[in-house]
Amino acid sequence: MLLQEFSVLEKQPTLLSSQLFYRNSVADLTLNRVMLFWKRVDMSRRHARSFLCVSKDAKNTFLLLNDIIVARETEEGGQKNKQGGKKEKVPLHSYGFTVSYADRTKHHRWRCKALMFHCKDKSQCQQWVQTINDQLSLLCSRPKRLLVYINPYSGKRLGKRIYEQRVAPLFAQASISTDVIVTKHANHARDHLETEADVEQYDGVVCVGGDGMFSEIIHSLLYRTQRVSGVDHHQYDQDLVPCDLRVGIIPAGSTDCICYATTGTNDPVTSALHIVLGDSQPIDVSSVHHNNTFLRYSTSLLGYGFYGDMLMDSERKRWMGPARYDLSGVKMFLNHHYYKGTVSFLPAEGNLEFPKDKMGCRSPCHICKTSVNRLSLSGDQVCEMAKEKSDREMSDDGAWHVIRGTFLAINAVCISCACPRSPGGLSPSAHLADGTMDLILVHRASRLDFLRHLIRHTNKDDQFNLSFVEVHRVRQFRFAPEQSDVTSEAELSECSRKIGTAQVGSAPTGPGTSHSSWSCDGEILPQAAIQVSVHCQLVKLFARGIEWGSSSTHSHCL
Ligand SMILES: CCCCCCCCCCCCC/C=C/[C@@H](O)[C@H](CO)NC(=O)CCCCCCCCCCCCCCC
Ligand SMILES: Nc1ncnc2c1ncn2[C@@H]1O[C@H](COP(=O)(O)OP(=O)(O)OP(=O)(O)O)[C@@H](O)[C@H]1O
Ligand SMILES: [Ca+2]
Repeated sequence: MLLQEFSVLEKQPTLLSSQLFYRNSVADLTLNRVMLFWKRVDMSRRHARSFLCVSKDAKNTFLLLNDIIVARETEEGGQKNKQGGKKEKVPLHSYGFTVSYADRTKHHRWRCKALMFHCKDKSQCQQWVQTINDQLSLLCSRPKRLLVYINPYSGKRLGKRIYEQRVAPLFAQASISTDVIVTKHANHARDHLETEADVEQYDGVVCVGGDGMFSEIIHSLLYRTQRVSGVDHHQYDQDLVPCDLRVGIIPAGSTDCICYATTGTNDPVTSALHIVLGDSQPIDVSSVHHNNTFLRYSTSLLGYGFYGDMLMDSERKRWMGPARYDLSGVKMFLNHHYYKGTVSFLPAEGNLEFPKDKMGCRSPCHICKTSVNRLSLSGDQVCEMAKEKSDREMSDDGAWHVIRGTFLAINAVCISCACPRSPGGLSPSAHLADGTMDLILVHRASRLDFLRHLIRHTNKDDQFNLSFVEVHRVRQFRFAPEQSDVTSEAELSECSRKIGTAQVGSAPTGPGTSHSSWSCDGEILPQAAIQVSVHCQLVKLFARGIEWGSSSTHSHCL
């Protein structure tokens, strides 16, 4: 925070101010509506001097209220206690309180820290605790009641332990009540959420697991939301209703890309703190149709060819945990299958940034914010835009692009899909909430070239800067595998304009056949011919997007 910003915030009306003990010194502690801040008092009493910019010990001279978790009376207030390994002198006053807060550490990780203040008497201590907590209770975005689903078999099967040891204590500290369900089988969470859970009583749903578990949860929430709103999701091109309930992800899976791409890390404590602080990050979701039948939603990877085959092969190796992806990945790499088909897509229009621009989505993201504004247009404006959109789609010059080719992989991502294996992800510049997806077409190439492409996902080199790779920012796309009943280019273009027209049926798919299969967030789709449309900000997460700086520390000093 800049000194000027601090000066503005400092001038907010004071709610409480006292002289207290902090780290063996007398300090003036002040609470206003946005922050808690303190200044050391010069004991010569000639003047009160701020530590700001002067003391080596100048850290933590203020805390933003948004970052405070809770204030509590300290049980052993005034007794000897250790802080940073050093014994504090026994303070004059034997009452104290602790302020717990979320602190940014390296690599986008957050940790829970605490500061201790000592008071002159119990009533002063109680007044401070009460006033701070009263202010915190005004932060209405913070959840009070959560429904938690734990997949005990995700990733390395550590979900239950991670939740109990690292997350539940933080929820308890923040007085969040929870109903916890440890799933017994696949789709347990989906069915429970759809049929049994009284979702109205919760402020959010938390899933402890990986991308597959998150997908289960959002499917139920989105089904429910469309049903309640009378929207038929089978109709392709139907505007879907965003889901109100936020979802928290405690990463315990094999890939955890939704968590990583929305928080910058796959750290359970960081995710728990984003939930406790009530952060909110919308994300785009695509809907996948076959003819006029809805198949699934996708938030991470919709992949045909390499990733589809890899996913299908890896399902049989689930017992291996996350290593199954490496084994199946190497196998599919050596198989080197490519598939013929036709991809048609509707490019994202306007002044949107493009997938090769190297301008990642960083919080607060102005590109995603512009999309929010578009969502909040008036009814007339929306109608006008819808008309323009349909005119554009049906225009003779053809807004749709058609590419017929032989592909090693076709990948569509609504978000970057950054994950520990690939810190930039499949499309490093993809935006979380701009209403577009990036369509990556990897054309037939030698194994060596494909390996170069894959390796670039793991370092800073540009995986798109290769002659056989193209990437487009799109709003819709469709794919028809080779044995399509559509025969001529003319028919293809015609068909591509009329999304939802008849497609080929479901032929056998997967490695060794002429069709691959689509992996949709880890689920294999039965059909190869699909139509896909992206929906802007359909789901909200307890997250805040990736902030600038890879190793920022939360500076409380000026
Ligand atoms: C040479 C190293 C290449 C590394 C390439 C890394 C690219 C990683 C991109 C990850 C994108 C994840 C998107 C998320 C998808 C989830 O909805 C889905 C379900 O959970 N997970 C996967 O599909 C699981 C995706 C897991 C991907 C792992 C791929 C491993 C490939 C290994 C190929 C090695 C060839 C080496 C030959 C000598
Ligand atoms: N108790 C259970 N037993 C078996 N499968 C389950 C259970 N609970 C959930 N599942 C299913 O397990 C699948 C995979 O779970 P999850 O995504 O949590 O882990 P993962 O596959 O290891 O991680 P990732 O998806 O990040 O690669 C989900 O699609 C979910 O439907
Ligand atoms: Ca997007």
